[in-house]
Amino acid sequence: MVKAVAVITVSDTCFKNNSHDTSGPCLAQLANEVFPEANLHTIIIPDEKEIIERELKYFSDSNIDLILTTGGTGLSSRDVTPEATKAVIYRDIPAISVALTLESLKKTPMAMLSRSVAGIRDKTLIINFPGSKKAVIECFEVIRPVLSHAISLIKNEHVEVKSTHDSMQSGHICPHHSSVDVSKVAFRPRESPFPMVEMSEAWKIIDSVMAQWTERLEIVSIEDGLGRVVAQPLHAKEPMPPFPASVKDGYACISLDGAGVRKVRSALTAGDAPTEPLLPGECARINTGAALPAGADCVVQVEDTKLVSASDDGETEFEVEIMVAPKPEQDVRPVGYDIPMGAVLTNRGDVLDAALIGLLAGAGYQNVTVKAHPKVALLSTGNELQEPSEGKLRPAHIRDSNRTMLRMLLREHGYESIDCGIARDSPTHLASALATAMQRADVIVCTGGVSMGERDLLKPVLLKDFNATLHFGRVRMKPGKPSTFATCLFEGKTKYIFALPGNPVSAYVCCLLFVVRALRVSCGRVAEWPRVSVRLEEAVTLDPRPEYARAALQTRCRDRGDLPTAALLGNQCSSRLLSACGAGALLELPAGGAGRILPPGAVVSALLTGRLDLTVIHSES
Ligand SMILES: Nc1nc2c(c(=O)[nH]1)N[C@H]1C(S)=C(S)[C@@H](COP(=O)(O)OP(=O)(O)OC[C@H]3O[C@@H](n4cnc5c(N)ncnc54)[C@H](O)[C@@H]3O)O[C@H]1N2
Ligand code: MOO
Ligand SMILES: [Mg+2]
Repeated sequence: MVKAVAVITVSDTCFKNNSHDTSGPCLAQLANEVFPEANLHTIIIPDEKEIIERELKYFSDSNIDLILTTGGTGLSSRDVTPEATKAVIYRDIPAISVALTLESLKKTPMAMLSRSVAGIRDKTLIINFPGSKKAVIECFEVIRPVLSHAISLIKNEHVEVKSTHDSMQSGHICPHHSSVDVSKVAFRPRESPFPMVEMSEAWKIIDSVMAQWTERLEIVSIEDGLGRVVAQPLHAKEPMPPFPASVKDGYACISLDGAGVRKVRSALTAGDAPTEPLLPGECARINTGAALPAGADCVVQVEDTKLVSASDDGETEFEVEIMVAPKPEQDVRPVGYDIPMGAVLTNRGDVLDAALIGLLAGAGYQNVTVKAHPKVALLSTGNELQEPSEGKLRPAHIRDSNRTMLRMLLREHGYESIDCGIARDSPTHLASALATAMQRADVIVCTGGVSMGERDLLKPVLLKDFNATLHFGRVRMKPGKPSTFATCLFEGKTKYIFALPGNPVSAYVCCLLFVVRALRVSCGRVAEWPRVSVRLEEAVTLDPRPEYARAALQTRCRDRGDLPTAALLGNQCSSRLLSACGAGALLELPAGGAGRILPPGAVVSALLTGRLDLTVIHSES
């Protein structure tokens, strides 16, 4: 689907005087006919190569699907649109230029003098049109039949909508050779070769590696911006209110008139534009939100007035008495009272919430530039796994719960993901599934195959077949010890791989502690989970590794200084996903060993990783 189109008029003359631009609006209208749903951006820029390149890059890097330029394709020394376009596209489409020229030649030999270029930058189609309105109309008809199809092909939409499971069956998987040898099972390492890093070190590594993710921006409709990080500050284009507005239902008055009887000159409900100014001794009946008439400087609420005279049928008020002398500005919101003209509405780095989006809607903004999220792919691994939807379980098989759980967990925290199916525990299959995931995403999250079994092949495949850098391969934590974080270069781009353990709770906890953190860092958000002190409801036996226990938090607050209490959600073994159901927090239990026990009432820290409605907290800390 085409979401956004940009039309760029390139012309020194039109840049100086916008009203000279006829080809730009014409092209915008034609584009709008073909893609009525798409956001349309139009700008006029001078014939400067650097500026043209900058704008083409900006729109392309903002995920605009189609950029149409008009102007600057001729032979004069200022005509540089084709040169700027060639400088930014990654692939050219010469046949589009040929088709445009051939068609135009049927109308005029002058078509020989146009040098239009068409090409692709990343996922954006860019096409140059000549600068005259007539030529724009003729050329547009040439490309109209192929535009949608070309854009779908560029965006790989047919691939995006298919799950890799389908792709595997229909041969879409990207084959990748593996040089991992699994035959010498007897000689496999008996000790893990991967050093065990502390949790604090793992977080430091993630933060510094993910900070290198090349920040990209995209323009989204404000409603698609919920939870996204603002990339460009936005200012109020109008004051709010745009007129002096009444705060009360009552009478607009002149404060100098003081208390006493007033002639009711007019009635103003919200939305009425006042036409007559108020004269001394007069008032206007007015409603909350209605515009004050000229001359009025205050509002007296109806409760502070008395009717003096009215028409017999009660339809018209003639006179009212103002009981309390009003002050200037009383119950009036002056122009710009809520938002002055030019005020900052959002700053770079703000996270868009409902109120902010409402503010932008009220200020007339339809789109907002936000930081792009990295694309995330989810891949399960394991010969024992079946699709959850399969009817009957085969012998010694289980249904894949991790992929669904992780997709939902990421969504809970604002990140969508691409489903890459289940890979089998064979080096070639695993390498091919990873390559397919890397083609589709920046961040690959997979589960299973990272520990010590002879079919735990994730680490060797990443190291040998993808020449990956393993930033860590084991972490001193429970659950999640064999968690792995790696990066590699794939088709010229860095890919970030989180290979989480297969145990469902390990995958859950590590997704929260590593993957969500990484995604937050990549788009400039606060990495840390909020941390509070809590009191254990019952005694807890400590593991030799620091443990992230799933717990429900509650306050039974009697004193203001009381801490929330934390109750562990049953047996904490790594396979029991029930222990994460309804978890409002992960308790950071310290390393213990030798049966060390924390007694009931002991204070530990808790990371607030769950939905807020799962956590009943009323605490001062
Ligand atoms: N000799 C050792 N064995 C194990 C060690 C160790 O240090 N030495 N570590 C243990 C720890 S800790 C963990 S955690 C697990 C990690 O296992 P893997 O990441 O290799 O995962 P698998 O072996 O593939 O599977 C483990 C477990 O999880 C189930 N699983 C896997 N994928 C899914 C899925 N998508 N949905 C539901 N369940 C899944 C799988 O069936 C296994 O039961 O290793 C220990 N072993
Ligand atoms: O570390 Mo594993 O995740 O204990 O179960
Ligand atoms: Mg294993």
